[in-house]
Amino acid sequence: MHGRRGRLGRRLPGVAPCRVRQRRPPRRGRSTTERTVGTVNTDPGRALAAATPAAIADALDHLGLPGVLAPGLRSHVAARIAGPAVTVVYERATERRQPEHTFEAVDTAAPGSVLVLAAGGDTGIAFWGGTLTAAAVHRGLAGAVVDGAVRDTDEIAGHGFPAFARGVALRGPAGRFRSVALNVPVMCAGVTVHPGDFVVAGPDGVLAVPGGHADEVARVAAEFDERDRLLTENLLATGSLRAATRTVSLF
Ligand SMILES: O=C([O-])CC(=O)C(=O)O
Ligand SMILES: [Mg+2]
Repeated sequence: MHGRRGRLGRRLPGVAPCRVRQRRPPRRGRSTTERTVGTVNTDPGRALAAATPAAIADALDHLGLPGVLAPGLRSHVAARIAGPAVTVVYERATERRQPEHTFEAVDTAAPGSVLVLAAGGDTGIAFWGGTLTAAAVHRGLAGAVVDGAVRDTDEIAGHGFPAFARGVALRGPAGRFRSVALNVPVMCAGVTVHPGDFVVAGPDGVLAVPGGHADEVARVAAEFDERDRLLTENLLATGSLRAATRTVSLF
């Protein structure tokens, strides 16, 4: 029989019962130019930052939790970020008003936070750019997730700041959008993100772990990463994917 029970007593698919190792599994699909950015001060935060995003996504699925944002959010900087969400909501407007909520978010967020700008997915408008990036870097923020576009990508890349967005655009929000709220639950790329939810983003995509579930998601994600490590070990030992998956299945 395949599968063993996690500490929660739920059965994890594909994990053999007797082969749990203490050694940390290698990170899956991680390029040498990637790095993890962010100040992760909590135990579940550290554990989530150590897990692969794919394993966290599998853990969310396994636990029946939402959290994986719609695909297509990309950063020009090859980095993985992990940190608590600080959220800002935008809505359409015609007046030219500065996004005060975003300014306050940048000025007051704890170092290591991830800004989440919920702008409804408009890829024609850049809600983030080089100036905001300079301020965010100065404040030690881990990165930004923008449900819209960014501009000044050369400046953003020059700062090495991971800003995950749906696209790149030249037009700014002045006279088109305004910020309306800071640190409220937001809808971002199809997922409700609460302030403080733990955001993990990298080349594969973006996810936000619902706050109260960080511990269990981190625990299950670690087990999925361990399963992958065992599967690779079996594969190298047997030389056959079918033989390897007799004791540890892929899912
Ligand atoms: O104008 C904006 O909203 C964004 C921008 O270009 C910057 O931060 O440099
Ligand atoms: Mg600019």
